[in-house]
Amino acid sequence: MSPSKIRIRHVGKRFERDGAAVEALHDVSLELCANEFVTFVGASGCGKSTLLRIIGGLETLSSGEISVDGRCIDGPGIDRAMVFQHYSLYPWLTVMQNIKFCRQLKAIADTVRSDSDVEIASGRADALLNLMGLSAFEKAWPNQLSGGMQQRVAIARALMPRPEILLMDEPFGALDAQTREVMHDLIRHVHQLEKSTILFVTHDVEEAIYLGSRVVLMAPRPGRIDTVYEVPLPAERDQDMKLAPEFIALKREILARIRETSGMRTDFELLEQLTRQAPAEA
Ligand SMILES: Nc1ncnc2c1ncn2[C@@H]1O[C@H](COP(=O)(O)OP(=O)(O)OP(=O)(O)O)[C@@H](O)[C@H]1O
Repeated sequence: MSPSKIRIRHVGKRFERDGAAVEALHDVSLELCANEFVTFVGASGCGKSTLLRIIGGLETLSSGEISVDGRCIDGPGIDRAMVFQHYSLYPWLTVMQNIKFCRQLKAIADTVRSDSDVEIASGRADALLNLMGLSAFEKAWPNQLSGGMQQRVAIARALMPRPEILLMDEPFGALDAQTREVMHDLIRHVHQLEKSTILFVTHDVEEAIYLGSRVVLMAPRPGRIDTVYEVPLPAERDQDMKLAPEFIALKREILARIRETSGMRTDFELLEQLTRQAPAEA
């Protein structure tokens, strides 16, 4: 068994809302190995984004601890990068400038910066642009790109400082189905190439199974881990695997469990009950 890259131990997070406490996370524990690709699903409000934000250092925890390579995290770090649903590119910078932006900040922070550092960074930016299939768009502005292309720039920018951990919060949520499929294969390729550890939040169970080696199902009120599923597919994947019986069976099982844990009845059940309760029209 490989050593843990990320160790999440008994993490709790409480928010105050309108004078009341919201338990966004309750006693969440999980270990991830280096180079693992783990996906997170669950009903709205079960704490998926909060957990990712805490690991990214964008949010503090109320109890428990999270360590990366044995060191407790207490804020953002160059070892962790986040990609959000909204591409958050800088509209006043070109594609290439956006990709290099974070690297520039790091370089400014470094006291010593050699010419070879700059050269290596430029080479990496070119390589990432190429990997994302955007070489022809180096000088384009973000508003000249489609949603899928913008998200590819955002991923390249996140990868630029060679983060060991990539935190992705519904990164493909705003894309159409065809573009998503292309992005799925792209991100799996990136994962193999960069050897990063990826935590990926999604509402799409099919996406979660196709991408992850494990799917973590979270449940709300309080936000917690309900079940961790091992994905019974080989490391090398292709789109046809979505039609495999074991893929479909796991998808059914996870969807059923999300319905159970969400505490929400389906629209049909609700409609039936409302119809029964409604007084007869005169
Ligand atoms: N800054 C905040 N202040 C108060 N409550 C918050 C804050 N951020 C999150 N919450 C609450 O914490 C709970 C978990 O929210 P979170 O966004 O992590 O869930 P989620 O599983 O990512 O939801 P979704 O799938 O809808 O994006 C929710 O009840 C939410 O309202």
